[in-house]
Amino acid sequence: MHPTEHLKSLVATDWQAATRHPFTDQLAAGTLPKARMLAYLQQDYLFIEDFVRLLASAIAHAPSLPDAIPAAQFLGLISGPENTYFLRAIAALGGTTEPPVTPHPITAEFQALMRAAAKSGSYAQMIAVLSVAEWTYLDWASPHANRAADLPFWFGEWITLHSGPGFEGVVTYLRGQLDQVWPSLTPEDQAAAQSAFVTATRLERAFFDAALAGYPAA
Ligand SMILES: Cc1ncc(C[n+]2csc(CCO)c2C)c(N)n1
Repeated sequence: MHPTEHLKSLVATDWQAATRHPFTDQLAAGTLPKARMLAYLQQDYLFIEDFVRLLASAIAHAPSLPDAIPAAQFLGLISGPENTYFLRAIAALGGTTEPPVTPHPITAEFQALMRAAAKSGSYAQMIAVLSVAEWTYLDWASPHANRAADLPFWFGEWITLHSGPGFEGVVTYLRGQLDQVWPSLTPEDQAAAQSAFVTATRLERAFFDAALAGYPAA
């Protein structure tokens, strides 16, 4: 079994809950209340900022240029089409990105995890967090890809951004990076990367739980 398959099997319950979630089911059915989608996107926009910095750290720590190039291309995607999706969708739903919203406690936990991974100096830890963020999104969005075109763009484009061959390639690349470096890690480094993978999956689930509930004050 590939190391990434083993890691996923360790978190099977949270993984299933995060990728077959009532929040994303309602989003894909077009029944999610607009105010819920707006609040989610405003919180997720805070997530994206630290995600971009984490991805930049991974690029800086990649073992070779060929290992770095796909991540650098992906960074361009996030900074371009994905960023403009956020700005257009938040505006269309009647919200703003400035000033930024106050991070919900789960968003803050995710930010702390990403900042810790970025600062850790461990490429495996960085890739572990990035892999969970992308792989869980691929898994929830893919079954809904064929319905995206019929939805308002703030729902439909969120599905198409996270499905299809291009995005599958991103997930394959990230998993490949973790699988490749895994055997050369010390047991301590493996434990730290596993812990980052487990925590990230728990937070993906909790992020959707909070979004579904409309971010009630903790
Ligand atoms: C909490 C949370 N986890 C994962 C993602 C997924 N994600 C983050 S950046 C990016 C890049 C390209 O689409 C993707 C898929 C998210 N948005 N929010």
